[in-house]
Amino acid sequence: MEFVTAEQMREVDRYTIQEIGIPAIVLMENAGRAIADEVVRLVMQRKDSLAGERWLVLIGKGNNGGDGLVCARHLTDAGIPVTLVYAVAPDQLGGEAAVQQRIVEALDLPRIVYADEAEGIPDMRSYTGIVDALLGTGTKGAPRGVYASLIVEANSSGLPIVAADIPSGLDADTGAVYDPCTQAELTVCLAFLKAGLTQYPGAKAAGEVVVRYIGIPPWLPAGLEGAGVVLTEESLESELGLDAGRCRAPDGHKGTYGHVLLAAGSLPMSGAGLLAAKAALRAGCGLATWALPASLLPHMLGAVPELMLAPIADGGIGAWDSAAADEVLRLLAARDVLAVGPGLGRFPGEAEFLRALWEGAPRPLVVDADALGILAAAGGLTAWKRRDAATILTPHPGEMARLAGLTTAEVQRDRIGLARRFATEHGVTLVLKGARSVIAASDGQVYVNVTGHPGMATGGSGDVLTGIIAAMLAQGLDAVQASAFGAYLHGLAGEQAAAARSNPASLLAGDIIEAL
Ligand SMILES: NC(=O)C1=CN([C@@H]2O[C@H](COP(=O)(O)OP(=O)(O)OC[C@H]3O[C@@H](n4cnc5c(N)ncnc54)[C@H](O)[C@@H]3O)[C@@H](O)[C@H]2O)[C@H](O)CC1
Ligand SMILES: [K+]
Repeated sequence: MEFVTAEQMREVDRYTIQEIGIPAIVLMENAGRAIADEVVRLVMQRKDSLAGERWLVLIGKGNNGGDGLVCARHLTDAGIPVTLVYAVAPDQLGGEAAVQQRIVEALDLPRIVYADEAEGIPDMRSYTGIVDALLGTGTKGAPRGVYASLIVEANSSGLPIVAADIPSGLDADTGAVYDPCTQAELTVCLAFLKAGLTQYPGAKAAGEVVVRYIGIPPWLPAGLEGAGVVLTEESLESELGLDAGRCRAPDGHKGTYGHVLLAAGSLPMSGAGLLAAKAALRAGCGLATWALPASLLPHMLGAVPELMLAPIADGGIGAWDSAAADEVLRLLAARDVLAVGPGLGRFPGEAEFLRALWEGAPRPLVVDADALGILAAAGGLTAWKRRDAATILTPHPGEMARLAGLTTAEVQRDRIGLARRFATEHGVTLVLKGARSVIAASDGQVYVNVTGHPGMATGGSGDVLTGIIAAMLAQGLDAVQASAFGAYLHGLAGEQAAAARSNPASLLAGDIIEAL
């Protein structure tokens, strides 16, 4: 499923109205009717009857308000009486919204012009639901004045709220929420999913999201640079050419499915390497070799019998040093992919070590965890030679902050935009982890992964993802396919592993591997 920014939505609207010739009033009628349909569906789901329902429809000044006016008319005709609450004086509406306003006026729908009501907002608790048609993709900054008061009152009413297009107070592009922001039960998104509904906290404010066709041809956003894609089994196939149910070729052999090399683990974090290596095998690579500091070797013998171990001279201290790079590169010559970072630790000579791999490894490279810290500390992305082989970085928000020279809060404020800019600027594939991971390709295309479970926020979960992505590369997927499909499977396995436990908080990263 594709998602668009507010700007892209305006361009699609313009094209539909001006180039194709579908009048805006038709789009608005379809939009309002779709919202009314969804309100009826919601009510019927809850109580199988419309009897006793009385809804408020909060009307803003723009076309979002126009949608609300159409919705109010269709709810009335469906048997749900409504009262309109105008945030501005009705005569301030313009364009198609004004046309709709005259229609509801002619129908004499009950109304409250809150804008000039001295005694505050109607007692919402005497109603049974609220449609939020205050602000849509034309929102500029935090809801002001009357809009803010209505949102606060609606949120505190305890009534179910159905948001038109987006919750009012949501940044449609980033998913950031202003104060206040409508907390909706259901968001009826018109024509195309808006980017901000795919990222938290917007995804939470939106509640259930349904996207409703309003007459705009579904193929329109294609070719819009920057329109993103939500990963589903269908889009993995249609957008990324992946056969999600792909089974193995009958005549495959170990070599067919590639060989992953991991440079990972150190004395205090040996398990990270083991998790990544085991995950790679579970994710389907033919062979996996774990290059680890030699003094860890005796403790890892047989831990995963299927895993090959390559001890790296470490002077008996269980840590890495710059001299290890040559040995890793020698091992890589006979392998297909290198994943570096899980449990690697920080050490003297770390920058030389990583730079040698960054500039010397002729294979796809997955850079995670401590290797990202080393990369950031060394200014590698700008100082080192740009890699021409596939390069995937898998930062969590804190690691992304260090890589981008931002605070974590700044990263989280615009995950999609930041990921897209970073990937295109540095020519890498970026997996910005966290709920609703963002996969950004070096050509600017963005994917959002919606599988996953809060129980996966546990030590080692990232190591597992690194192993999965490396295994996908080893099996011949390109960097974007491997990152997207890897994130998708990682989340799906996490969901299944969490479902199998009475308390998902007890989930361990190893459980995700078993669920793969
Ligand atoms: N053909 C179409 O364009 C369609 C549009 N659809 C709906 O229209 C909205 C977008 O409408 P637009 O008029 O561009 O903007 P809004 O209605 O979202 O609101 C803008 C309106 O509100 C005022 N305003 C903006 N920011 C604030 C703020 N922070 N505080 C207070 N007031 C604010 C401003 O004055 C503007 O007048 C889209 O979301 C759809 O719902 C339909 O889908 C049909 C096709
Ligand atoms: K809205």
